[in-house]
Amino acid sequence: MAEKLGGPAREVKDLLGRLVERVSRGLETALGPFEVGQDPPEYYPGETCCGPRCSKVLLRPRTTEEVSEILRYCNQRNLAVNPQGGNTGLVGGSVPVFDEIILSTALMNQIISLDSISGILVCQAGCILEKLNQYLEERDFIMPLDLGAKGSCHIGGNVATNAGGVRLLRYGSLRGTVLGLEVVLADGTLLNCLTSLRKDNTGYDLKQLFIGSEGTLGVITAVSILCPRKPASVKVAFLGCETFQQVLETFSLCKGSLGEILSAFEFLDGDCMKLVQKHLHHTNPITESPFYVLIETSGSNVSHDEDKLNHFLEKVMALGFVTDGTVATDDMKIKALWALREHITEALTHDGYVYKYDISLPVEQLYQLVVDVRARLGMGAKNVVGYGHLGDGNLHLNVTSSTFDNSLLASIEPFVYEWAARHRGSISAEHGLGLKKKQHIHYSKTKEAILLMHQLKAQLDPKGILNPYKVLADRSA
Ligand SMILES: O=C(O)CC[C@@H](O)C(=O)O
Ligand SMILES: [Zn+2]
Repeated sequence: MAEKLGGPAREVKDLLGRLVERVSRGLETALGPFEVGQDPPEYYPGETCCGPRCSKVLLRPRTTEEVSEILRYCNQRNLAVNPQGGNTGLVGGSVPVFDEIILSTALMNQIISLDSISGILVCQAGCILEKLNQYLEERDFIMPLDLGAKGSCHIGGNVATNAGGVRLLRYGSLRGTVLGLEVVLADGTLLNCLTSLRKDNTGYDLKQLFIGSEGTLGVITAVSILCPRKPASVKVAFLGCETFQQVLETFSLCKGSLGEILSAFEFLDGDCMKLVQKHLHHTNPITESPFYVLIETSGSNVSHDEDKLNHFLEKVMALGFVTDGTVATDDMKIKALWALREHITEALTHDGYVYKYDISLPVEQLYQLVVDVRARLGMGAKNVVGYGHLGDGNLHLNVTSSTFDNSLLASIEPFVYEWAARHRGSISAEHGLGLKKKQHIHYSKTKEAILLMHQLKAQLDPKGILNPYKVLADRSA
């Protein structure tokens, strides 16, 4: 760990003095107090954290060279740096803990190239996911990932956190679709691994180190990513099931019947639906049910896809797995159905204080955790809900209470983590560890694996200036 972390006033002044001279070259600085532009995710009250408003310096470079210069400067002076994309993370990885210098990718938003044959897109790290998708759609491609925060999250942040989202079932994780990365290391060294090749077995695949490392090993400045063709036909079915077992049967049948055109299989429980109805005034398009599934198909032939979907729907209805349902083929209705699923996070924030868990589990056990937590908390919680990417075995378990309650938290944790570990799950499926979950890493990784992670961190960032206090717990702790 660095001798001195954070931004002591004199050092910060030096840095600013130097950087302000360079504003004409496009390097932007801002002096605190400043608005981050968006409320950061909440911390548990009482946590050792003063929040983002303690940072006095926000740097918004436009080029990789500027990022390199900033990191070289900060590394020489032991100044801690908090890399930040769209600031949409849910585990506190993108917000400073003390007075770290915020290094934002907001102005690094240029598309570098798109190969119209292979679909390989190369762009700077600060490009907003939704804007990339719009750019691609105009050229008959789409991004291989999609998530609720698409309107503000940055592709660099997506890669740094290995974000999953709702298309992972079809297009796989960023570990497969990211073909190359440009990264600036803690000491300012530029690591150019920005290749655009599907196959490259020359030595270690270094980019994988940075995917999912949450800005602790280097700052991602550019990304090369393989983008699928825009599907000619997209359909969404929104179905109701009486039991979770029926959700599983529907999933199994769906995989067999829809095959290669299946592009998403999401689920939400009845309480999620009630929350989006109550807080966001969305309308439930089907009969009230204990469970709902959202199935998306994406293919290249409208009538072929329609036949497959209709055949599947006839079967699930006939077998009694599904009690009611609706199908959307036009954009507006598709968006409205997706909103029911994508707006759950927002609805929960209106319900009170939210305790959030992002768990990977063998799919058959996915909902049992919600049942057990609900039984354990009883009246102590306002709502205990389960939803998520069922097709990926990823449950989002969220608990609400009107205000933060320490004794409720103590009933949830470590129970949830122990439960996940006992059932061979992961305590963080797609959100990362950030600040909030780092002390629980041992539930999902062995001590040898954690030791190697510390060794890699020490090798790549010996002074510990990059996103300190995140991902790995202090070794003395
Ligand atoms: O808020 C959450 O817990 C989940 C957010 C996101 O990953 C989602 O799938 O909607
Ligand atoms: Zn999710």
